[in-house]
Amino acid sequence: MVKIAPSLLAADLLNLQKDIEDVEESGAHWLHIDVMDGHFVPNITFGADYVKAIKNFTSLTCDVHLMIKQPEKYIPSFAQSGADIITVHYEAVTHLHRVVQMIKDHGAKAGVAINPATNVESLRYILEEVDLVLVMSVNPGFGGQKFITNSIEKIRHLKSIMPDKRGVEIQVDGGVNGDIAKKLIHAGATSLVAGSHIFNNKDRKKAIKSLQN
Ligand SMILES: O=C(CO)[C@@H](O)[C@H](O)COP(=O)(O)O
Ligand SMILES: [Fe+2]
Repeated sequence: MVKIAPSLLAADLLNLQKDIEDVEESGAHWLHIDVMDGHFVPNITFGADYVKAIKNFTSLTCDVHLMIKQPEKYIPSFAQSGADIITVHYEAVTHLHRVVQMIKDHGAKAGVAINPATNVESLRYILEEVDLVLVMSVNPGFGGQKFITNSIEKIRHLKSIMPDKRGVEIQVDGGVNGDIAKKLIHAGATSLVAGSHIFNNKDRKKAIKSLQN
């Protein structure tokens, strides 16, 4: 079954604990934590302490999406804070193979994300090493943006070059709602990130369910 990862970027900062409990009880599988540095993307969000506080509180998998330059500087602290999955951007890294090994050496699962204009073929020679590929379906930096339609074709393409039997997660992030989810799952997505669709909806259970059907 597809794993639903609510993006805490859209949660109520002043009621974070309540929002996390709510999505946990509503059937979410992972918590998606967007880390932004104001350099790789034009926005600044949370650091490793935020992950630590959440990890102490929840039993859900902490899925940390690093939208930062030189992520290798911060991988040890995010891993020590309890990040279960650490995803770095292909566009933010020079030695991707080395950085992926570093994440795994620190005991986390390794993910690689690509921006909307990056070809999935760029990942062909790292697919044997990663646990997750994240296809961004908006330009990273903000929640609440419109889904970029050709991401569906990218998922299909990615699935076609995925090594057999490795069970690499194919994750999509940005502008995902119920109608789009169906197409993404059909194309091969195994994990869906959703911020606005879940947190802007009073009935989180219904919102999460609508992504799974
Ligand atoms: O990484 C990002 C944005 O850069 C995402 O995780 C967004 O936070 C998803 O939010 P919605 O598009 O679902 O509102
Ligand atoms: Fe994200």
